[in-house]
Amino acid sequence: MRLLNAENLNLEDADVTYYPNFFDKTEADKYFKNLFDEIPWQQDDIKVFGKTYNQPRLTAFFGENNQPYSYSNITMLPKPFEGHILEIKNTIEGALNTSFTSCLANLYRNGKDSNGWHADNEKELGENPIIASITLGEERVFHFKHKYDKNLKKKLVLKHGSLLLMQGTTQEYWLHQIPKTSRKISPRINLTFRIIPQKNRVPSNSVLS
Ligand SMILES: O=C(O)CCC(=O)C(=O)O
Ligand SMILES: [Fe+2]
Repeated sequence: MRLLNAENLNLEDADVTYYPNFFDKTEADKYFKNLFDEIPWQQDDIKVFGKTYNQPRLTAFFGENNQPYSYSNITMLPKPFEGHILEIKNTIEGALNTSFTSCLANLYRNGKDSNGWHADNEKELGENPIIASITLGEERVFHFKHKYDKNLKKKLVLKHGSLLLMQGTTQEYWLHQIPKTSRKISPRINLTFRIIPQKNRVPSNSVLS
């Protein structure tokens, strides 16, 4: 049911599938309202060419292990999964038959909030990372562009309750962004579930000397 109406974006050098109806309206409304109030949203700074700015959105980071997550000079320590975010994690894991360790949550307060061109290719995520990205609240346009072939790009509107699944070589060959918009719009919550393997775990077949 949740994976109904799946759309494979058929991007070259990538594996991206969009599930518009992952959560029905009742579920999505409930999760938006509760997460908006419950998550301790934080304002981080970003440094661009030595100057410091407020990041143009609020964020929070959840993790199953104590592995911090670093990107753009920001290191985030995980909060535990509980309540609604845990419920969502369990639902996604059941539907995709995949276990996630971490979730980076973004709150786009209005059209001035955005997320610039990037790939989620931090080394903590390993090769060919799988990223399951949920939209709650206001729809926003999501852009893809190929890193090497300027002719390859794609736009799609991410709907309330939808899931965008990026895997395979998507992060190696493509960038994505949420651009600003001058439309007068309401807030949007985005949840990106990721797998960050625990460091320093001794493999079971290793020989300790
Ligand atoms: O808000 C979105 O849909 C994208 C978020 C994103 O790309 C990220 O957090 O890495
Ligand atoms: Fe991203």
